[in-house]
Amino acid sequence: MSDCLSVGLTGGIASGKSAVSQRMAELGAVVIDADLLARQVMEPGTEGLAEAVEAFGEGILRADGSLDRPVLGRIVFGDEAARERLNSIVHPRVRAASARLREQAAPGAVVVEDIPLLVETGQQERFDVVVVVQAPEQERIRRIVEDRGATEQEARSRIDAQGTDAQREAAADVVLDNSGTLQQLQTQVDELMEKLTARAAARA
Ligand SMILES: CC(C)(COP(=O)(O)OP(=O)(O)OC[C@H]1O[C@@H](n2cnc3c(N)ncnc32)[C@H](O)[C@@H]1O)[C@@H](O)C(=O)NCCC(=O)NCCS
Ligand SMILES: Nc1ncnc2c1ncn2[C@@H]1O[C@H](COP(=O)(O)OP(=O)(O)OP(=O)(O)O)[C@@H](O)[C@H]1O
Repeated sequence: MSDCLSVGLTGGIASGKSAVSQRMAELGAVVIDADLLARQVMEPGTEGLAEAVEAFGEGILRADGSLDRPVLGRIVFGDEAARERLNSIVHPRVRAASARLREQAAPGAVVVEDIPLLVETGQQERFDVVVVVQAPEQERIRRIVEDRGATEQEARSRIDAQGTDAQREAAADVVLDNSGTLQQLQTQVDELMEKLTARAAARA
């Protein structure tokens, strides 16, 4: 791993992290997606799901035994103690899964970890470069409501469960501005990846 370039990517909910990581992957980066891992460690039959049922009850399961995500979301967003309990079940498992993926990366690779709560969980020090995507809060709320069918209240409770733009910016080496078009975002990512790829190649 010491011969990869380790990049942490974060940003508030619906800021555009996935758009950035997708473009980085197209340009050759190895992308590790914490949201995806957080789903995998809660699949039916996992210890993670069993612990969550112990903590929150059978009511978080659908009839087929899988996690009812909207139900658990309604429990944890708006109740800090419940959220911390869920985080303590999910986060250690996500970190272990992500460490296994990192070890598989080839020397000289740009390895990007997309972690919504990177700053909140104090992980900035373990990356060579921390990239933060910023977008106006009003625009993020609009995306959550329009694209994901959430209410404005649900969108706000998720935003309130996260750190602020200022906290993320303080931890950032690079800030990507996603207040414009996706094309404008992509242009910034392309410029950044050119630099990151050169830095990573020097380590191979
Ligand atoms: C509560 C759950 C089941 C709701 O699932 P749902 O499908 O509605 O949301 P999804 O997982 O796609 O998350 C969407 C976004 O919500 C935000 N979010 C998710 N979990 C959290 C959390 N614990 N604290 C703050 N924000 C969060 C992130 O920005 C994330 O990208 C799910 O979010 C979950 O298991 N969360 C705990 C794990 C976690 O912290 N994941 C995010 C980082 S690894
Ligand atoms: N500049 C933009 N213009 C228009 N739509 C955008 C822009 N950036 C992102 N989007 C759209 O907004 C939504 C959220 O973006 P994306 O999924 O990349 O955010 P995210 O930070 O990964 O979200 P989450 O925290 O929920 O994982 C997506 O539907 C995406 O296509």
